[in-house]
Amino acid sequence: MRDDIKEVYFTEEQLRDKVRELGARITEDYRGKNPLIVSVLKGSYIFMADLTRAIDTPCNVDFMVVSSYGNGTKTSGEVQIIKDIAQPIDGRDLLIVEDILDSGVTLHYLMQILAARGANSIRLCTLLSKPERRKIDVNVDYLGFEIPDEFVVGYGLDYAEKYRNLPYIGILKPHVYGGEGE
Ligand SMILES: O=P(O)(O)OC[C@H]1O[C@H](OP(=O)(O)OP(=O)(O)O)[C@H](O)[C@@H]1O
Ligand code: HPA
Ligand SMILES: [Mg+2]
Repeated sequence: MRDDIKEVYFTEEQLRDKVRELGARITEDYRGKNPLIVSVLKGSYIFMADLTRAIDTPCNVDFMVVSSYGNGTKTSGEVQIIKDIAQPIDGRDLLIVEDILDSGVTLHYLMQILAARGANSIRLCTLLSKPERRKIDVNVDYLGFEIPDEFVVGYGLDYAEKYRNLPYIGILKPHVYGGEGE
């Protein structure tokens, strides 16, 4: 798998430090609020597991499965909810956890749906953001890293359902996408 990686953007150590920093901020902001932390699967599964262990205040967790990319590198523009959260959220303080904010289509759609269910507050924590690619504005409360317009994999992020298990984040060599050379 390592042979398919052109460049490592964030090492395991860099990811660990960032997760600790975000966890400390979230701990301070949500003390005494018992937030419901909602992970948007599948991409956020590793980030969610690490982030929640870096949060040192009582909280609940839940999961949604959403997909808009299918097997490609471009959003289909259609967001499919494959699994919804399993509890009412009215009056709750929600923290949405995402791996990446790209065009903004997925999160814009998701935040609208959740806001309509009467949560007391909704904030967003995303590990990565690609500002150059934004089609719809989405407000980020907790951001790990801004990255350029490159398709990244690893630490939960996939290309055609592969590479999620890489412990670091990087970009693929062009031949992996069926391109020429390398
Ligand atoms: O801002 P956007 O352009 O909408 O892109 C971001 C979304 O796309 C990816 O999910 P994907 O549809 O690939 O599902 P996955 O998490 O199962 O990989 C990623 O995990 C985000 O949820
Ligand atoms: O760069 C990316 N990598 C993996 N999945 C994604 N979904 C949106 N952008 C990306
Ligand atoms: Mg994906």
